[in-house]
This record gives sequence, C-alpha cells and structure tokens, in this order.
Amino acid sequence: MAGCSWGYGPKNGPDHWHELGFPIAKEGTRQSPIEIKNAEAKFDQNLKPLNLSYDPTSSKSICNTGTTVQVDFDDCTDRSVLTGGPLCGKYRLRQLHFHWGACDTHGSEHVIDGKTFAGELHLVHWNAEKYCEFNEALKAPDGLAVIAVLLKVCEANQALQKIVCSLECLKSKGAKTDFKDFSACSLLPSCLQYWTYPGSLTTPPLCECVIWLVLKEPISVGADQLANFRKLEFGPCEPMQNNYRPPQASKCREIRKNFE
Ligand SMILES: CCc1c(F)c(F)c(S(N)(=O)=O)c(F)c1F
Ligand SMILES: [Zn+2]
Repeated sequence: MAGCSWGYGPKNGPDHWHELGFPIAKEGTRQSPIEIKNAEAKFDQNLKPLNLSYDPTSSKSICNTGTTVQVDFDDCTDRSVLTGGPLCGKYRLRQLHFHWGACDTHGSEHVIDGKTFAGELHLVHWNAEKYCEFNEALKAPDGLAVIAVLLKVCEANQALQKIVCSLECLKSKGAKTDFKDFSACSLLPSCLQYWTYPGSLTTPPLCECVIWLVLKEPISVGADQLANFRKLEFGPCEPMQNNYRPPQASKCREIRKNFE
C-alpha cells in the first residue's frame, strides 16, 4: 500500500484501515475485538481448563514495534506452549504485547458488559502442530490462540515491573533490547476462567485466524506503571497511547465460557 501506513491516528486509525489495504476490516465476518455480554455467553461443560507450560528461558527480546511494546519468545520448538481450553493441539507462545489508553478509563480492546479497562495484554500463540510456520497459521481459521488479559488500574504489579523498567530504553519506534528469563505466566491472574470466541487479529492484516481466550479476572497495573507505557512513541513526538481497536460487530458469533 503506497502512501501512509496504518496506525491509530485520526487519518490512519481503525476507521481508515479498510481503505489502507485491509478491506477485511469492513467486509470480515469474524473481526476482533468484540463486546462480551456475559449473560449471552453460553456455559460449555466440554470446555477444558487452559493448560500453560511456559519456559522462562524462552524469552528473547523486547521491542517498540511502532504500534505496541512486544516481548518475543523463541518459538522454534515447543518450549512455551498452550493446550486445553477449546483448542485442538499445541499452540506455541510467540510474543506478548499490550494495548492501552491515553487515560485510565479506557484502552482495552475487549469490552465486558459495557465496561472498558485501562489496557489489555495479549499472549499470542500459534498452532505449530498443524502448521509449519507462523505466516501459514495466519491463513487458517484455527491458526492462532490469543489469551487476552484485562488491565485494571490499582496497586502496582510486580510481575509487570521488569517490562516497565525496560520501557525507558524503548522510547523510539524500532528500539529493541535483550529480555531474557522473563516468566510470562507471572503476568496471568490466579483464576484462568475465560470466554472464548472465533475472531481475528485486532491490527492489520486483521486475519480471521484467532481463537480468542479472554480471561474473566483482570490483572492490576499501577497508575505510574501505565504512565510509563505512555512515554513510548509511535514516531517522533507522537506518544504511544490509545493503540486499541474498538469493538466490532459480533455478526451472530457464539461466545462460550468455561464457568457458570
Ligand atoms: C501479526 C502479528 C500480530 C499482531 F500484530 C496483533 F496485533 C495481534 S493481536 N492484537 O490480535 O493479539 C496478533 F495476535 C498478532 F499475531
Ligand atoms: Zn493485541
């Protein structure tokens, strides 16, 4: 796509993505995020618990991608995997990243019964049992499994502190630094009850390849920890904030949950 690339600004944000080379933004049938209405979600007794087995030595680096801050993991072998839930097979952890707002009242992508949260953590896994590489999984309806964890502003989160401390050297787009021995499971809440629905990437290319697992229990983030995320930049003098896509049409998708 010649011309300006996608982002979250007034001219290249989510309402423009369909005209920036991603028609699926408008024409898709399973776009994400969505609003989750708990009363309409169907309890499914056949849904298994999530089973996470993460090797902390598989974290590699942390970078400012220009749209988020992202921790990358070694996904060449089954070192950090997700199984269970609605999933068939083993999904390898590839990266985790965040979405957040300009202020603490909004910033999450999924909205729960009308409530927005200050931010959202995504742990991105791909079906390495069925597909040879990540880019192949992007083309499949069951290619990815993303765990979404809502961020609520209250006490500081000790597990997040390692990420927060690294932000000061990641201010500019493209900045990257080593990020070894990070325990991704330390970011998860104690309760792993979830809603699940078929959806898409929430950023371009917006591929409809994601089985979403939205955790019911948020994790805490300190107001000053979140303030540090806002010191990152999309580009020169453009603070990185409001890097979230608003909820998309449900188009009569069924949302299931593993709790009553
Ligand atoms: C293609 C890389 C990529 C993203 F850019 C992304 F934003 C997401 S998201 N927000 O849906 O979790 C992914 F899952 C993902 F794999
Ligand atoms: Zn995301």
